[in-house]
Amino acid sequence: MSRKTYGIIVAAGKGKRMDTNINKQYIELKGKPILAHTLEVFEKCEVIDGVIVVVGESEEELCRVEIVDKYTYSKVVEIVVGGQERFDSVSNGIKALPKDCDIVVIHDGARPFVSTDIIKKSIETAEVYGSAIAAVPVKDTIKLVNNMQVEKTLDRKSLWAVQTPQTFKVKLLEEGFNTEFSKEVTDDSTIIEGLGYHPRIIEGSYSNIKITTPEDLLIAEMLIMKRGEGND
Ligand SMILES: Nc1ccn([C@@H]2O[C@H](COP(=O)(O)OP(=O)(O)OP(=O)(O)O)[C@@H](O)[C@H]2O)c(=O)n1
Ligand SMILES: C[C@](O)(CO)[C@H](O)COP(=O)(O)O
Repeated sequence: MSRKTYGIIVAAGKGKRMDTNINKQYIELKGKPILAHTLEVFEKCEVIDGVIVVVGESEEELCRVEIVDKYTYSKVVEIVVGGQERFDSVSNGIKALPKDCDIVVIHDGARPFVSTDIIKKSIETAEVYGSAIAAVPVKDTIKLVNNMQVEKTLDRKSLWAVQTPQTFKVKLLEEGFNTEFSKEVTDDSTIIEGLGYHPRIIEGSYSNIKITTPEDLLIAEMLIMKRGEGND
């Protein structure tokens, strides 16, 4: 059996920080929902064999009709419902992976500006090292703060801001999710770190933003215009 690479796109969050009455994944950028932009990149990426989309409670039909069918994303093999926390949603995505899966690319639905190059690089790296997470060097000075008082200034040279995609050999990912982990984790690689592994970093992109708060939408409008000009 030839081994395959699947994406898990998590889009089951509540979008509380966006503070809109529709799920932020369905807010349109250039007439198309954010989640559709994200799925389009995976659809076009030739090294992705299939995609699992993880959506909010009772949003399966909406996602199927308004996104998957409307834009004919033929790589979507399954739409599943997510859970309370992001790791619950990823876990549901893992359970839906086909048996022939070898490499899993986990990506936030709310990061529509990922490029096919970053996805490919993450897969190539995970094939060698077992894991690959996109990240960018921090641009600001970062301080450790307690009760509004600086404890110390961290050495910026070794600080990276982590993004998705986060890509893993499926066996490693399953081992991580099947082992007890802290419920405070905010990304997938922290779960793998808990097994004693040191996930491999790949260079992400400052454009690969997570659309989280209303001002991110303004940045996204600019990035989508830039993409339209062929400067992606
Ligand atoms: N229980 C959850 C929480 C998050 N996500 C997904 O994980 C990604 C990163 O989360 P974030 O952008 O922070 O989204 P929300 O959790 O929706 O935001 P908020 O914390 O403001 O509610 C998003 O694509 C989101 O839909 C998910 O699938 N299931
Ligand atoms: C996974 C992630 O995108 C890495 O930056 C991020 O941690 C998810 O964000 P959340 O708001 O903590 O769910």
